[in-house]
Parts: sequence; C-alpha cells; structure tokens
Amino acid sequence: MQEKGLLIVLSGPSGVGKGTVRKELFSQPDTAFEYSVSATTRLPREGERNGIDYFFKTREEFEEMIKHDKLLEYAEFVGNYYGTPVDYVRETLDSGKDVFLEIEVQGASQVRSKFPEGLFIFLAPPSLSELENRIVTRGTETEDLIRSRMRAAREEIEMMELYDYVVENDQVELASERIKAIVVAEHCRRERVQYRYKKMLEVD
Ligand SMILES: Nc1ncnc2c1ncn2[C@@H]1O[C@H](COP(=O)(O)OP(=O)(O)OP(=O)(O)O)[C@@H](O)[C@H]1O
Ligand SMILES: Nc1nc2c(ncn2[C@@H]2O[C@H](COP(=O)(O)O)[C@@H](O)[C@H]2O)c(=O)[nH]1
Repeated sequence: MQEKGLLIVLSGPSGVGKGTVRKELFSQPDTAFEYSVSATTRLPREGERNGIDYFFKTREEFEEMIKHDKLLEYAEFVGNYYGTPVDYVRETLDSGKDVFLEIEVQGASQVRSKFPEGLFIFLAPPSLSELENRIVTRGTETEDLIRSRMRAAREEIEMMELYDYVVENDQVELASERIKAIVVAEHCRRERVQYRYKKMLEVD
C-alpha cells in the first residue's frame, strides 16, 4: 500500500515572513513538498495571480465552498475568509507526496484536530517591533489594517506552545534551512517508528 505523505503546516502572525520563507524553501531543487494554494475573499495585491498565490473568490463563492465541505479548514481573518481546498490536500497526501500549508493559527488548530499526525511549525518574529516593521515595509496594508493585524499577532503568538516546533525568522535563508532540517528529522523519526511496528507484526 502507498505510504501517505506528510502534512506540513507553517503558521505564525501576519507579516512574520511565512510567504517569503516558503518561497525560499520552494526555490531549492531538493524541496519535495507540494504547496496547497488557498482560497480567499481578499482582493489580489499587485502582482498576485489567481490559482498561483490564491484562488480569489467572492464571499458567495467562498460560502458555497463551506456549504459543500470543500475546505479542510477556514477562518475569517481581519475581515476576509481564507481556506484550504480539501480535495487537493487529500489526493496529494494519498499519492505519497508531502503537502505544505501556509495558514494563520485558527486554521492551523482546525487542521490539528483533523490531522493530528501532521507536522505543525510556528514561525516567530525576532520581536513585535520587528514584526510591525515588516508589515509596514511590505506596504500592502492601510494603517487600520496594520493595527488589526498587530492586535491579532499578539493573540497568535500566545498559541505558539501548541506547535511541534517554533522557528525564529531572523534571516530568511536560516529559517528555511531550519524548516528543511525539521522535515528531514521528522521523516526519519516516523519511518523508524513505522519500521519497528512492521517488524513487530512480522514476528507475531
Ligand atoms: N527574515 C526577514 N528579515 C527581514 N524582512 C523579512 C524577513 N522575512 C520576511 N521579511 C519581509 O517581511 C515582509 C512580510 O513578509 P511576508 O509577506 O512573507 O509575511 P507573511 O507572514 O507571509 O505575511 P501574511 O501572513 O500577511 O501573508 C515582507 O516585506 C518580507 O520581505
Ligand atoms: N486559515 C487560513 N489562513 C490562511 C490561508 N491562506 C492564507 N492564510 C493566512 O491568512 C493571513 C493573511 O494573509 P494575507 O495573504 O492576506 O496577508 C496570513 O496569516 C496567511 O498565512 C488558509 O487557507 N487558511
């Protein structure tokens, strides 16, 4: 039987650098995860493409997806819906490939209850002032939205203890290397456990 892939969830406050670190990870030739593109009702930012950065939906379309159980998880974050299309995740895991989700913390805790065997990594900022600096420098949010995202960040950071690992994003390349090392270690650990059980079953 085909071994299932590993579900890797990267979460953390808005502006910490999840997208930047994910792009760094995926730019490397030895990265073998599949990225799950989320659906959202937020408007595209300059340069964002439908189906690549997000599936951009109207509220009505998104609510239809909720109604028809098309989402593994979803959350309302600072006035917009965000969610993970479930079919892609299940089909890709079933084919034996690892899937990478980049989502906020409410969604990550929903995934935890459905996939407790997933690998949950919290990306943390070096400090709150650096977090604010990153959101401001990105230049995509109004002052009001920056305040809302910073308010949400305080609550999100309190949730970090629920994760398997916390990775500080002080430097993008270092954070990406740390995540890669965690995934490799986790594969080794899980395969060894499965191997032990297979051996035990062979003996019995
Ligand atoms: N290690 C880092 N040092 C300095 N700046 C960084 C670092 N990582 C990311 N940034 C910058 O911080 C800003 C926010 O990064 P990014 O958009 O990747 O965050 P995010 O967590 O994906 O945000 P959101 O959750 O809102 O989508 C960007 O301008 C990015 O270039
Ligand atoms: N619960 C989910 N959160 C998601 C998903 N896709 C992205 N996100 C997170 O939303 C915030 C805001 O994103 P932005 O692109 O508007 O800055 C950020 O923390 C994303 O990681 C998802 O499918 N589910």
